Amino acid sequence: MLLSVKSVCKNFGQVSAVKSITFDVDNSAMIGIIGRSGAGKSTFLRMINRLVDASSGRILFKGQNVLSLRGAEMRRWQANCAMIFQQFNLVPRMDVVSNVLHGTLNQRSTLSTAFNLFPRADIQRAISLLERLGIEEQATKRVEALSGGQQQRVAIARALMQDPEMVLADEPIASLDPMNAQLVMDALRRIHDEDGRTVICNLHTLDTARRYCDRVIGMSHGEVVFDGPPDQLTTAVAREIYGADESFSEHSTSTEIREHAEHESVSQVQPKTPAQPVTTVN
Ligand SMILES: Nc1ncnc2c1ncn2[C@@H]1O[C@H](COP(=O)(O)OP(=O)(O)OP(=O)(O)O)[C@@H](O)[C@H]1O
Repeated sequence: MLLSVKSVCKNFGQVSAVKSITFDVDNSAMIGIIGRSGAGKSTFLRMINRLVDASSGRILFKGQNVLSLRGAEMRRWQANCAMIFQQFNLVPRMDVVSNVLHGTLNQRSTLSTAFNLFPRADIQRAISLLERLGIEEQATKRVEALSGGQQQRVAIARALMQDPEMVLADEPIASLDPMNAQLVMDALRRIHDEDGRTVICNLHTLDTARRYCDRVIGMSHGEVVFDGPPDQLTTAVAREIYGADESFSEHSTSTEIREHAEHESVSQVQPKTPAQPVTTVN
């Protein structure tokens, strides 16, 4: 068993953000978690990565409960399940290669970090990751000069510098236009297909989950209300996930990607969140 989530809960005071989630992942997979805003998707992903402490439950990765890890062991786990965020969380004024190299920070001494000294092998690896993601020409530019889609691919390269077994992506395309959304989702699919990494991706929209994921987990009010392959995701199930009534149409959750829309005559709807400049740095 690769990943086993057992009765995981998270309460914020009176709010039950996640209510006893349980599921297993046998082998490497690309999994989409869908649900409306506030369903608990971010909180759940952050518990896996230990950015948020669970209130109860266990998350076993290859048999080890990652929720009980502390100190260096916890940091190793955090590198092994690298996280990608909606707002990229890059350093805007720093160049692309340096941002990617920051993916190795927890493996380096404070002194070499302070002087921005990176081993040549790491620099070469960073550049080959940028090549793989089709953004090597941007390598020396400041991150703030890049489009959102390019920035998200830099964030993916930074995550891959840690050579993680899992990649957790929290709404990775919510700030992107349809074309950039496609480039980013294609990149995530490739790192699953080609490298065998497990990708767990929070998505607002059904159509993206259907198109890219082998398995979809639907959350509503902190609970799993659907878990299965995309072809079992009927409109009735979608209504339950999105808490919608009879008037629900899949178009309302669409961030549809142009080329795909033409083939399947799904209407194009702009992403809910417009692209925003990066203002936060973690
Ligand atoms: N740090 C926090 N303190 C208090 N309540 C929180 C905190 N983080 C999340 N919540 C609450 O937990 C619930 C689940 O939020 P969460 O962000 O996990 O949902 P989500 O499905 O990821 O939604 P979104 O797509 O809008 O991020 C919401 O009711 C939210 O208000």
